[in-house]
Amino acid sequence: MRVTLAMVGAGVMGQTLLGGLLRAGRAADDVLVVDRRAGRGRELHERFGVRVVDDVAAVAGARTVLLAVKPQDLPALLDSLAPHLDADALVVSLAAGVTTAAIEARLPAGTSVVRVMPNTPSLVDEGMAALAAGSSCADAQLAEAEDLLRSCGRTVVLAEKHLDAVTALSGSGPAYVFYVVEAMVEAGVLLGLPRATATELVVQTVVGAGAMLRETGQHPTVLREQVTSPAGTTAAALRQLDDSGVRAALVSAVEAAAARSQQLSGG
Ligand SMILES: NC(=O)C1=CN([C@@H]2O[C@H](COP(=O)(O)OP(=O)(O)OC[C@H]3O[C@@H](n4cnc5c(N)ncnc54)[C@H](O)[C@@H]3O)[C@@H](O)[C@H]2O)C=CC1
Ligand SMILES: O=C(O)[C@@H]1CCC=N1
Repeated sequence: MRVTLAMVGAGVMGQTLLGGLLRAGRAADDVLVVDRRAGRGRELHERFGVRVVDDVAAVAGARTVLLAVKPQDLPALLDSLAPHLDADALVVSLAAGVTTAAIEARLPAGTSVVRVMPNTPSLVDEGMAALAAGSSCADAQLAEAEDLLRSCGRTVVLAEKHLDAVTALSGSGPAYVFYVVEAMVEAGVLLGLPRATATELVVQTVVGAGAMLRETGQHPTVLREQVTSPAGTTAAALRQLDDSGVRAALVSAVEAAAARSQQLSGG
């Protein structure tokens, strides 16, 4: 049976996007999932009602082919996919660091490719995805890819040279936030709060601060200053963060992620 969308790789990110697409109204029988892991098929079929196969040849006829495998697995996948792609198929890759040029080089000449960097908050329709078009991708196909990602969050279209920075900021970014949350919860426990209470306090603080940033549109410095009373508790905490070089560490962390994204493009 021909489908509009085929997804190859249904791990963390693939499943997240699949859920978003179905919540946004895409029919389950219009999506084909390919995953090589034994057992994954039944699990996804039971959860989402989609057809899951393990042979990539099944993508033949699909209008859009979404690739959600690890960057290291992409070259071999592209080689096995190439003979089965329709001439006018759109290939959308989520792989960190892998350029559209590297993808195009393994596919039939003229294949439309879009590179996307999504993130895991797509699970709750709060995703942030950046898209970059390959050399043969028409505007309408880029718009189609954007529609796909918009089903579970916001999108931005950028020049491809920015995608390593995007990967380091919004792609990996949720992990930095979770890391900070973990540390704050441990601090609360250290100060004697029950773990569940500490977790509730920190999670709502992060959600509230995020909502303030978005809804007020104010600069984070302004919002931080509103919390920081002269000679108060926040000033005491912020001095510790500065003394420990947390700001510089965050900049270095983002730089390291961008450098790793660039390395991955080497295959
Ligand atoms: N996890 C994240 O936060 C984000 C991940 N990404 C990108 O998304 C891609 C997928 O990442 P995850 O979902 O975290 O990985 P994952 O390891 O959870 O899932 C990959 C899936 O692909 C399947 N697979 C691998 N090769 C295959 C093949 N040849 N045919 C069929 N299935 C195959 C595996 O069985 C697995 O289920 C990566 O390229 C990553 O860079 C992008 C943004 C965020
Ligand atoms: O850690 C990674 O390589 C992937 C890409 C961005 C988020 N996760």
